[in-house]
Amino acid sequence: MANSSGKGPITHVIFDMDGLLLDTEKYYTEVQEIILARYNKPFDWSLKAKMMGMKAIEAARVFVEETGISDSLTAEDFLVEREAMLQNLFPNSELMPEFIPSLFFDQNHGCVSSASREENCVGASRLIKHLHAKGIPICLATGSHRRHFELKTQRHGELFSLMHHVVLGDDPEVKQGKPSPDIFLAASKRFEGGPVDSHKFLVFEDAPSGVNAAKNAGMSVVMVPDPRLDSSYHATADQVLSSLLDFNPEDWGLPPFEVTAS
Ligand SMILES: O=P(O)(O)OC[C@H](O)CO
Ligand SMILES: [Mg+2]
Repeated sequence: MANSSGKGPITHVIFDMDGLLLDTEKYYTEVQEIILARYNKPFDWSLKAKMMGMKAIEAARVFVEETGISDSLTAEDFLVEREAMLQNLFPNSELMPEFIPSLFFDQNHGCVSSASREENCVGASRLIKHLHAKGIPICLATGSHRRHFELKTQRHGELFSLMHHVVLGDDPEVKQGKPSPDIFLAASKRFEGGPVDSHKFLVFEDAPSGVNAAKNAGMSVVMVPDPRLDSSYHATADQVLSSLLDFNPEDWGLPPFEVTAS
């Protein structure tokens, strides 16, 4: 039975990773700005919106073609150049902060507040731990390939170990990256008991390509977009939140958070 808002019933949850659980999109932005500066071109959010969430080679083709540099730099060479820089950055990956970046910038586009990083990054861990504790099957579906996944999650093993399974961008069953539904359909087949109907899934995504992939798979999707993303990309999502802290499981027929005494 659907809940009062008409959404659900949801029995399974799929999480995106980059830009949703981990604050890693800033690393892609940083290295792409460096590469484009060589051609005296800026890297802006209209291009970022088209690339984020995609498999590496698919995003690379968008990058060299949209910027008009494909005669000078092939998608393959772009990836080689980008890789060297990303390898140094990914081991620093942290959980997403809850503060809105546009309001709390520091010079590296990070967040500034008096609270510690750990105090600011509870949205993802609270939700994952809650769903796991309540026995809701959860998994990860990320366009990242295995080598990057390992680097990004090496400091977050305990949290990611709560996922029933992980589907990566270089998984053989993921023929095409987001916005193709491949990755979410592959994820839906790997829970205990075999394939689960798409309409029972709730997907959490930050990227337009990921939101479209979830809808193309027939799933419900909550979008938690970066505030710099044009709001025209919000329309496809079933729900748009500024932070995972704002998610109310009961909106989707999922078990409520425990009320803690203050
Ligand atoms: O957002 P994800 O986790 O699917 O990752 C996709 C790329 O690796 C980064 O945009
Ligand atoms: Mg993402």
